[in-house]
Order: sequence, then C-alpha cells, then structure tokens
Amino acid sequence: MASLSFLHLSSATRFTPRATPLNHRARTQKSFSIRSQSAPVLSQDELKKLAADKAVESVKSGMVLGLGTGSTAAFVVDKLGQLLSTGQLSNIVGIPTSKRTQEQAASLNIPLSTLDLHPHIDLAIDGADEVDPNLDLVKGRGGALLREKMVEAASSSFIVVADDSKLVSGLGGSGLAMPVEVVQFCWKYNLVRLEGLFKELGCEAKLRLAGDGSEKPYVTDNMNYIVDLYFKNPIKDGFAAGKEISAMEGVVEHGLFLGMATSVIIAGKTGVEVMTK
Ligand SMILES: O=C(CO)[C@H](O)[C@H](O)COP(=O)(O)O
Repeated sequence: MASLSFLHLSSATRFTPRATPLNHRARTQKSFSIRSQSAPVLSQDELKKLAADKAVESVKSGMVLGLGTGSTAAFVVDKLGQLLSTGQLSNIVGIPTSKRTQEQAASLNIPLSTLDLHPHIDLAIDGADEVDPNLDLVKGRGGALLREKMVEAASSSFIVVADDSKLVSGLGGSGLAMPVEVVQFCWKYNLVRLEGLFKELGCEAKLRLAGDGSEKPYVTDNMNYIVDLYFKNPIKDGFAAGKEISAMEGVVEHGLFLGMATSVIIAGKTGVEVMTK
C-alpha cells in the first residue's frame, strides 16, 4: 500500500479540505488537511500545473529525463523549458514519449535524444488516466502508451503527475477507456478476442477513431491502432490481465502500468499529495 504525505501550499494556493475523503486517503494510515481562510477554486488545469511544478522540483541539472505525453505532462515540459531558459537548470537531455511531446520540447529548446542513445534514464515524469491505491496505473488515453512504457521502464525513477479526478479504487473502475495498442492487420479479430477475455467484467471493446468526425481509425506514432476497453467492473488482478493481453498475437502493448511508478503527485482541493510506495 502506498504511503501519503501532504505538502503545505503557499497562502496563494491553499484550499479548503474536501468533505469526503478520497478512497486513497481512507486506505492510508496518516491523514492531514490544509485549512485556509481564503479558498480559491482552482481549475483542473491549475491543479495539473501544481502537480507538474512539484514534480519538476525533483529534476537536477545533468539528468536524462523521460518526457511524458498529455495535458499534465505538457505542464512539466513547459516548466523544464522555462527553467532551462533562465539557467536554473542546465545540461538536461529529454527523451520524449511521443511526436507531440517531441515537438513541444523542441519548441522550448530542450535538448532531445532517444532511448537508443540514452538507454538509462534518471527520471521520467508523466501523467496517468487512473491511479489506484498501489500506485498502479492506466495510461494511454492520449495514445502514447507504447513509447511511454518503454521510456518509463528504462527510468530509475518514475513520478506520475495528476489531478485528483484520476484516483480510482480499482483499475478500469473509472468507466473510461483502458487502451490496448494493436497492429492494423486484422484488428477486428483482436478486438473481439480482447472483449471476450474480459467478458465477466462486462467489457466492451471499441476501435479508437481519429476524432475528426470521420470513421477513420486513430493511428499511433508507431502506425498501430488502439482498441479501447471499457469495463463495467474494475480489473481484479492487473498482473494476470496484463499477461493475458500481452500473450495475444498482434497486441503491441496495453495501458496497464503496474509496479512502475515510484511516486504519484496528486493535486486536489485539499492540496498537493505525494504518494510513495
Ligand atoms: O497516458 C497518457 C498519454 O498516452 C497521458 O499521460 C494520460 O492520458 C493522462 O493525460 P492527461 O494529463 O491529459 O489527463
């Protein structure tokens, strides 16, 4: 079970504690709260930025960094660009987890490399779609799961940054997509097999579409398709599920990131929480 510590925020960013404790907090032994006279309501983006800024405090000059993908990870990349431009950080090498992140980092003059050239990464920072009490994750709703998993598996530390809407008591429990990247060849065959694998969890499998109003499939940076799995009930044994998915011919990667996160920084109305194993 993860342990939890709360960070005191500056007076400008203090919150009123939420009335209902999160499942995660109920499962931890320690519980703290941050009280304030003034209680600004922060937007989801502001919460993401708070988590991102906190994570970047762990970055030291000279590090090789895994750069995540998604709206929260984009705040991390922005902050790194800013610290490099002012000289507060130097000698950073970034390994991007998607073409999108590569473009953003390049536009901020962050020096970039690849896993081929830098197979050992000091620290990766990335967002997540779901975070459970063991710090296991669902990732990949942004479509970058394959590169994210490769980069994060090669990292000595992996910090997850998220707002508190990502907390779940069981993976797959948000009712939102759990992505599986599959080869284009006979994708429907694998979609049917994946749905069948999780029949007893009420799983519905859907091919992800490009989202441009057409019926065109979404194509990943690796030229694959994504089958999104929607569960009525959470996955009971993530490791067993991941193993069974990976065993299917034509499956490239799945969005279960198990035992990979070293800490999770969650920003919510009660403040910024750092959960570590
Ligand atoms: O896994 C991811 C992309 O493949 C993202 O990290 C995840 O989807 C969270 O994104 P966001 O920070 O925009 O909510």
